[in-house]
Amino acid sequence: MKEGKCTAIILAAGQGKRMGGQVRKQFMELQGKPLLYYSLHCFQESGLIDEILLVTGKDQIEYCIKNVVERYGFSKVVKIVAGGEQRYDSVYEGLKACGDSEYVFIHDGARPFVTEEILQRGYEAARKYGTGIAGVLSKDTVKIVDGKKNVIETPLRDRVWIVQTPQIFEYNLVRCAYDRLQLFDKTGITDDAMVVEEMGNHTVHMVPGDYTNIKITTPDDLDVAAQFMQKISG
Ligand SMILES: Nc1ccn([C@@H]2O[C@H](COP(=O)(O)OP(=O)(O)OP(=O)(O)O)[C@@H](O)[C@H]2O)c(=O)n1
Ligand SMILES: C[C@](O)(CO)[C@H](O)COP(=O)(O)O
Repeated sequence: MKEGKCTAIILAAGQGKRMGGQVRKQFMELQGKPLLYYSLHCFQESGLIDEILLVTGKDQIEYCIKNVVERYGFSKVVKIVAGGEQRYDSVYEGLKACGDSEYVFIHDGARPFVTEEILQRGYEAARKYGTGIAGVLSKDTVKIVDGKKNVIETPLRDRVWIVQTPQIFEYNLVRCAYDRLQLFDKTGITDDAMVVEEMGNHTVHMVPGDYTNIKITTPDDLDVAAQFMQKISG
């Protein structure tokens, strides 16, 4: 059962430095549609989501309106805001643009294979625990090394999760965490859960994501994505 206004913040303000190329990766074509289309489509279709805030580069706002939002009829996109230098800056811009949301679903526009099931699991956890972040158990053994690449720890694999998005939070909790972050050193912050963890007074809860919910980061991820697409469309 759905309760409370749910806002999705979809991040598409990155520069795609690791991908390279002329076109930013969120606008690159996958089976004839921009990469960003796929995550927006999932959130647009979800009965959980009331509205979508799209965060993109200030120079890409017009492009997004015309070539993504209007072109594909994403009627839940209520605002498009300019992001910042780093991912956490873009998230903060999105959070500041939220009105009276009770839950926020923060998602990388570069993860096209997000599913309704993942949204449901994250939302249920967020209602119960205040947080629900998607992830998958590591299939590989993970080693923690020091600056000289000497292994200093091998965590038990059944405790090691590879973290994805969406990451879903009670709005007030994550907003408070991000307001606080502005006063501290942001070095090394790579996801939203970390910002909440840093507050030290709230446990972050993990929910199963999906091994296909990959982030398109480097050119080889585009090949994997094309294979997933073929599998999905039969
Ligand atoms: N300043 C930033 C940086 C990233 N992102 C978004 O955050 C998601 C995950 O980031 P990542 O894969 O690192 O994307 P880029 O920052 O574009 O990639 P790179 O680090 O290779 O430049 C992407 O959807 C990206 O558009 C963002 O909105 N604002
Ligand atoms: C938030 C994230 O997608 C979780 O895996 C990831 O940390 C983003 O990292 P990036 O440095 O922006 O690729």
